[in-house]
Amino acid sequence: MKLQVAMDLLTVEDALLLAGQVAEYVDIIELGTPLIKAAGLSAVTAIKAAHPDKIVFADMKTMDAGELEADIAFRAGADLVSILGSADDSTIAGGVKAARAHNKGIVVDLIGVADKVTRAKEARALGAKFVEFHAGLDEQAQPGHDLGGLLTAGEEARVPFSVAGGVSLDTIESVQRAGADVAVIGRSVHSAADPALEAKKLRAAISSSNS
Ligand SMILES: O=C(CO)[C@H](O)[C@H](O)COP(=O)(O)O
Repeated sequence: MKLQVAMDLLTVEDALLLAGQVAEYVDIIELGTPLIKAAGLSAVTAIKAAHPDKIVFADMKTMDAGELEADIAFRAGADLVSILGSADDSTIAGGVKAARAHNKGIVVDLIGVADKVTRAKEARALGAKFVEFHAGLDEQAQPGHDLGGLLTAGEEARVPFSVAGGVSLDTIESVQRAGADVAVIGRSVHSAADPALEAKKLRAAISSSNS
């Protein structure tokens, strides 16, 4: 299972600092949606330039104009770009067209989608590299949020998938047991007193579950 850490910060400077602290332990560096909105796609370019050996994920959360938005993110240096599962099929197909032109990938984010299993299969059929079973920050803040529902849906869908929604050291092994291809971590790392140590522990938790 790959480890994806989200730079859910607001400046390129802070993102470069965090990426430098955690890169050693991470497979995929994500540029969070608020960062891209605050700083623009120059954030993607800066991270890719600093970490050319890492997979760079631009969390565009595109809802329309899939081909155009994916194209500008790939041109900026992204290897993976997210499109919302709630978008029209043509938006996802447009993003996939851009991904194929750049030899890169589209990730379909199922945030806010009611029937995630069905949409995951549809997104994969449209050409998504993988789908993200995701409970967003606002959904996580609601009472009764439980990562278990995402993991069950991921297992059921039988497509390549990532899991995002408050994943931490306490839950990363359950994400791996569910068969996820990627665990996405935001606050557990960027809000930790020592983000590098937290990323190291997460990497170790994955590695020990592999054996
Ligand atoms: O895309 C996001 C929010 O929309 C976050 O990057 C994702 O949810 C991971 O962060 P956290 O682990 O804090 O939930």
